[in-house]
Parts: sequence; structure tokens; C-alpha cells
Amino acid sequence: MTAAELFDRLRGRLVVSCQAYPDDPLHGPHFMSAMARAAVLGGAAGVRINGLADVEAVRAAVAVPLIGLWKDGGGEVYITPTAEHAVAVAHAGADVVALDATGRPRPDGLGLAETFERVHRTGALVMADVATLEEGLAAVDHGADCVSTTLSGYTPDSSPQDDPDLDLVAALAGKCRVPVFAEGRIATPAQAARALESGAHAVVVGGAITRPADITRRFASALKERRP
Ligand SMILES: CC(=O)N[C@H](C=O)[C@@H](O)[C@H](O)[C@H](O)COP(=O)(O)O
Repeated sequence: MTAAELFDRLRGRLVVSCQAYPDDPLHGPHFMSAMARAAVLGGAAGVRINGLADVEAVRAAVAVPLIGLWKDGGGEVYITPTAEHAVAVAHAGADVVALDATGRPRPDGLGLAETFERVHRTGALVMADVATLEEGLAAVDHGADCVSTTLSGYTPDSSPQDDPDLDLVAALAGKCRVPVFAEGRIATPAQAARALESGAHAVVVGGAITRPADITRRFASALKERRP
């Protein structure tokens, strides 16, 4: 699949992020590949998957474009923190490798251009996970194939917020020559639709679909507040 074909398949569509941490009963490739299959059944045009085992299993389970990442390490930069992680994610079967492109120092000391270049040598594309407009523009200059607002609200240079950062989506979409993905805290179908109206090429939704413990917690706490 060429880059143009891949982005065409995702245009105006939903990407579901299927990720479960080790303390989640759904952790592991068996559950995440079932989750990815359920997402595709429901109309997801792509999936976003964390970790080599999950990427491999999901690659075998669904045929849609797969955005892979590898959260690792205890540092500030934890989304696919080194070029070695990024290349491993590509080799595990990701079509697109998502990585922290905030410009903060990477643990392997490599710059973004060199890291992106190593991903491109595998044949995979690069999704730059950013928190600000400046980071997105710099990532595109360094060769990113697409940009996602994943890290807005989670870095010292972006303010924490409850809602999706649709201002950032609009700002990036207005200035970037590559597809911009809206990602982070999209909790309702209405917010997903607004993300497209803000200029997103596609919309990534995670927890609101794939974290049943968190979804349950929202319902349970709504009852608690009104318990007689
Ligand atoms: C900040 C960070 O580490 N984001 C991660 C990136 O892969 C995931 O934990 C999120 O679930 C994903 O971005 C989708 O966002 P949300 O679950 O809010 O729809």
C-alpha cells in the first residue's frame, strides 16, 4: 500500500486505539486482537496498537491500516522513545510508526530527522505525536508523513485539559501539508465529528471505546453522585 492509498483509506474515518496496560484484565495480544476485530466490525478504518506482541497479533487479525507504537521507559519521552523501538514496531507489522515528536531529547540521542529516516528505510510511514503547533510543523519539516495531536495536554509545553484539543487540530490542519489526526480525550461521537469539522484527516479514539474499566468508572461514579 502506498502512502497515498493508506491516507485515502483513512480520510474522514475513525481509527480505534486498542491499548491495555499490564494492570488491565484485557492486557495482552489475545484480547487486543479481539478488540481490534470488534473495532473493525464497528466501522473503524484503522487501528492504533501498542507493543510488539500486540502489533504482531493485530496485524494477523485485521487487514486495515495499523498504526503501531511502543510505550517504553520511565522517561518523559515514552511513546516509541528510540529509533530501535521504532524500527522494531515497523518490523512487527505496523504500516505507520507513531512516535513522540515533541522535540524533547530522545534517550538514544538521535534527532527526529535521523529517527524518521530509519523508519522510512523499513518501508513504514511516520506519525509524529505532538503537543503543539510548533512541534507539528517541525516534525513535518523533518520528514513526518502525518501528525497527531496525541500529546497535547500531556507535556510541560501544553496545558492539561479535559476536552480534545480541537484548536490544535485546526491550527495544524491550516498549516501542515500532511494529514493531521485528531487524538486525545475524544469521548463522544459528537466530539469525533467536531474533530473532522476542525480539519482533521481522521480521528483516533482510544479509551472511550477500548477501556471498559474507565467506561464503567464513569457510569459508576455518576450513580454514586446521586445515590440515595
Ligand atoms: C498521551 C498518551 O500516552 N496517549 C496514548 C497514545 O498512544 C494512549 O494512551 C491514548 O489512549 C491514545 O492517544 C488515544 O487517546 P484517548 O484514549 O484519550 O482517546
